[in-house]
Amino acid sequence: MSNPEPLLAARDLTKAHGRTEALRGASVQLRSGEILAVTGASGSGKSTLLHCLAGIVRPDGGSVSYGGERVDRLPERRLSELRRTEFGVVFQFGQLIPELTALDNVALPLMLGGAGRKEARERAGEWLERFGARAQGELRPGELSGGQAQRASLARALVTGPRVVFADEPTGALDSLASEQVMSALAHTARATGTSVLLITHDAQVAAYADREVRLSDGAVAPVGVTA
Ligand SMILES: Nc1ncnc2c1ncn2[C@@H]1O[C@H](COP(=O)(O)OP(=O)(O)OP(=O)(O)O)[C@@H](O)[C@H]1O
Repeated sequence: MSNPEPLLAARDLTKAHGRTEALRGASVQLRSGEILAVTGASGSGKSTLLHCLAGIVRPDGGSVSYGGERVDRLPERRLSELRRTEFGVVFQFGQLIPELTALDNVALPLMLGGAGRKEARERAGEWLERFGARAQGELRPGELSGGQAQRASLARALVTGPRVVFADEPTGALDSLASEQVMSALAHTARATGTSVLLITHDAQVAAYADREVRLSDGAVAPVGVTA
């Protein structure tokens, strides 16, 4: 039923930050259209894994493959093109640009990709609508609630039609109602568009939106349900 070829695969990743070995042979696969939750204790290496998979950080060892390409070996120019066209990222605190309205934040990636301002703003409005934040389009990030800001961040991450969205604790700063709204919008849109999602969370209710869960423990993946 599911495509046997993973869209994105990390094999035996190692990565140290100074003397801290954040990843010690982590392997994980993300299939096309799949929502995968990565869980694990604080400091287990979840964010480092996401950064390696998204081409934000190069691993010290192991490989990251996306389609037929070795992400870990790509030259910087191709890597930034990949991040701009194929990947979208959302962090715990949306990191919207504070000086721009929500609408212009969502329009920005389209304009960076060459779209005109009018067309970009129109499409941005449609994406804010999908995430239930159209009414807040003319507000600046400082005027949005945490949930509204995260829904605008998701619209910004998805507006360019990426194949993979990386979400690092996207609901980590939200109460449970806002968290449910953000997750249901993300899961619904990902399924409607066939977008794959790699979702870091320590919240079981959030992980329940995923098709599958893997747990990191001391920088390696432990099968869920098995304790070391
Ligand atoms: N830039 C950095 N410099 C030094 N050490 C780092 C850096 N980034 C991460 N680390 C360390 O690497 C280890 C793994 O960190 P990472 O952020 O990947 O874990 P995490 O599972 O995402 O943690 P959390 O759930 O607390 O966000 C931790 O011990 C952390 O202190």
